[in-house]
Amino acid sequence: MSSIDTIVALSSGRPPAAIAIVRTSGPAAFAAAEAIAGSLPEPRQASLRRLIDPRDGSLIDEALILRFDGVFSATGENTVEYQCHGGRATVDALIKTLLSHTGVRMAEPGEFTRRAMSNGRIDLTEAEGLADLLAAETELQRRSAMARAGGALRARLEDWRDRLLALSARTEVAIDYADEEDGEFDLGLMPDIKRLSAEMAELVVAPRVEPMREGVRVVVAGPPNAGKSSLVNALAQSERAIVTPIAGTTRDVIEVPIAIGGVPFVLVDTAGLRDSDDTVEAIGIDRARHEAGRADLLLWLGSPGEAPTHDELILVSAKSDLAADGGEGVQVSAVTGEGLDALTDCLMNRARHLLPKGDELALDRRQHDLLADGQAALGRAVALNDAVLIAEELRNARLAIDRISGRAGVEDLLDALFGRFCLGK
Ligand SMILES: Nc1nc2c(ncn2[C@@H]2O[C@H](COP(=O)(O)OP(=O)(O)OP(=O)(O)O)[C@@H](O)[C@H]2O)c(=O)[nH]1
Ligand SMILES: [K+]
Ligand SMILES: [Mg+2]
Repeated sequence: MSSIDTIVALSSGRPPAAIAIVRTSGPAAFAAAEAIAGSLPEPRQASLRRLIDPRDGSLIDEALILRFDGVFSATGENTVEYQCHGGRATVDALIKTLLSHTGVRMAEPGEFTRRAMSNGRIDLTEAEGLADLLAAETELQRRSAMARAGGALRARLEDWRDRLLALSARTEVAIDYADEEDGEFDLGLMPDIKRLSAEMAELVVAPRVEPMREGVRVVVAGPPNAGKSSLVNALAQSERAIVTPIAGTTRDVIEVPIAIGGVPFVLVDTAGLRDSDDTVEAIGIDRARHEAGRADLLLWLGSPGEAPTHDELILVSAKSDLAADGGEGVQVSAVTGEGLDALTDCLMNRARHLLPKGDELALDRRQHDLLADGQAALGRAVALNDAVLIAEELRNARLAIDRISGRAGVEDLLDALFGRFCLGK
């Protein structure tokens, strides 16, 4: 669809409501408003207008209208906002009348934001932050999304990009110089590259968006009959997973969302790990291994020596009511409830540093992976002393940054992102 179309959509919630906000954006937005409202208000000043259907002269509504000019609007295009009465018929009549104007069509979901991005008003990280902000249900999600939507990540990326460009320019000089003098490469670039690399490395380990958006993923793993399903049920305070004395009871991955102290967790029960000839159980065990690999926190109910390697491993000594002397890790009994509080405290403490604090920046997986790529390129650059190769790594780092901000290589991603938006945003 052409971006020279003028788009219209209901930007407020589903009618009926006291007031509805209908937005138009594009080259015909002003002409359509003049045709319906008689005249345009001053920029950024709400004015009351009688809205008339130009086709038959009938009164649609009396409404406040607001006009934003081109580069000063949210989309970067001429925009008119109508704040009309929020009844369904009023909203329908206004939108139909707007659509009757030449060049006006209904917007796609997220199209206002998409235009804001293609007109350079916001970058991809801000658009992604906005998508998260619209979906935010908790205070933590809201604050973190606000930071990204407000441009905190964009500002960092733009600073790094500028410095990378300057470093590249200095490297080009060195390449020319090397041609003439055939000398060693030393233009004092390394301290600057190192500093940039260190700053990027700091953000690579920033908290992640997914645990906050989807819940901190707590995978419960261990050998068969270790008491995994019983523990999941005890933590969830509900009989979600089947428990029997038969080893190999759990096969499918079972996800149980819970909240502890306002923090969202997803408990993940898995099949007991062992060698199995049973086809179904073997599939379950594969899935269990896969889940253990993508866990934010891994609760291991087996012997410590057999624990999978994981950055966030928590050793649990289950069935503590049966054990004469406690094993390693948190002592827990799903039967008596012993140690459950200690375990939830432990989960909370570990979750805290996986989640952003206040408006601390968080990265999603895509941003994190690209930033890690960019940082790795600088890491390689500092080990080189050939200007041509260093220039290449600086370019790689810049390309990674450009992918994060949406300057490069993201067309495929945009449809998915803007599809997440509601209509009218
Ligand atoms: N006494 C006692 N028994 C427990 C405890 N937790 C689990 N059990 C028993 O241990 C057996 C296995 O428990 P499950 O929760 O099914 O163990 P699992 O690790 O999920 O087993 P699989 O899914 O087969 O791998 C059941 O008979 C439970 O009743 C506990 O804390 N104390
Ligand atoms: K079992
Ligand atoms: Mg089980």
